[in-house]
Amino acid sequence: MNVITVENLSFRYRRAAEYSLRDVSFEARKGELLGVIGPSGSGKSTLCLTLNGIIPRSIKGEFSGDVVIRDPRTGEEYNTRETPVSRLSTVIGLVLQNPESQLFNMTVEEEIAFGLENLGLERNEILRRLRWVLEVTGLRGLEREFPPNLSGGQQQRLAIASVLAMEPAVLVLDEPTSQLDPVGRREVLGLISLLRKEHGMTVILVEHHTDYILRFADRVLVMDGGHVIMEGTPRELAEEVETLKKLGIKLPPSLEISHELRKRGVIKAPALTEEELLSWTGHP
Ligand SMILES: Nc1ncnc2c1ncn2[C@@H]1O[C@H](COP(=O)(O)OP(=O)(O)OP(=O)(O)O)[C@@H](O)[C@H]1O
Repeated sequence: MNVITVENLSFRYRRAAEYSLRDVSFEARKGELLGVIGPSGSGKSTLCLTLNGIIPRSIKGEFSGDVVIRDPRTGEEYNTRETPVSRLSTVIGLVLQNPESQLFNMTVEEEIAFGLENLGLERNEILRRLRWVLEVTGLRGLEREFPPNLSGGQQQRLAIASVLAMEPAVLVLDEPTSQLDPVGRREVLGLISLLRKEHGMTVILVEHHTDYILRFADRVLVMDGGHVIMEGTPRELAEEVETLKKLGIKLPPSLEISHELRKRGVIKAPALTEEELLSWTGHP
């Protein structure tokens, strides 16, 4: 079942000379991890903003095409053009690059409860959701902390917790680890894997670090100049190393090395992970 259907989507920001998205079409299926990669300025963040309706509902411009979100739990469909962002946020949640830009309450608990109070939920339901997201994001015990005092990884997990509290079926994350150190990065990517595996969430992940995408994504969109120029499984993408490198996309060393070894006839296929590379070169 498709939870996201994007058809012939084009968007130009007000006063911008060029279109930031050009005739983009793709689908995301229930439970899938769809990776989005591409050089800086290729339209990845703009695409994220169209998925939960911020574009065109709050950020205006020249918008054409359709973005339809289907709630897999009810089967209901929402065209982002006609649906308020507050309604969409209970189906599709957006997490941005910089956690600080999403955190503005005095405590972790208040940060998570904020959106829930705005939904007009009963106290018991707010407490139930609060307990659940604190547990799943590993933030239990930090309820009374002042968010700016948390580590980068904890802050980003808190930003994810506030979005998860709305109980969306789809999570869109726009470079959620780009501001984090390696420990924070591992924490956040670990949480994303958990949300998919144990909670069946559909995840759209924009990520500069292609190692995670190539290892875990079901499918990947490659963007350039506002277009989706390639779409495929990590395995299919691994056949396009030259094109990806020309775009300036940083690939994991295992893929680059295996690509070179393959050109020299040492191995037959590109390796997506270090483990694959080691086993294919006879070093398990
Ligand atoms: N608010 C805005 N107003 C006008 N143009 C914008 C705005 N935001 C982005 N753009 C332009 O839209 C294009 C796509 O930008 P976008 O931020 O979506 O790319 P990106 O792939 O996410 O880049 P990055 O990896 O650097 O975050 C760029 O040319 C950018 O300058």
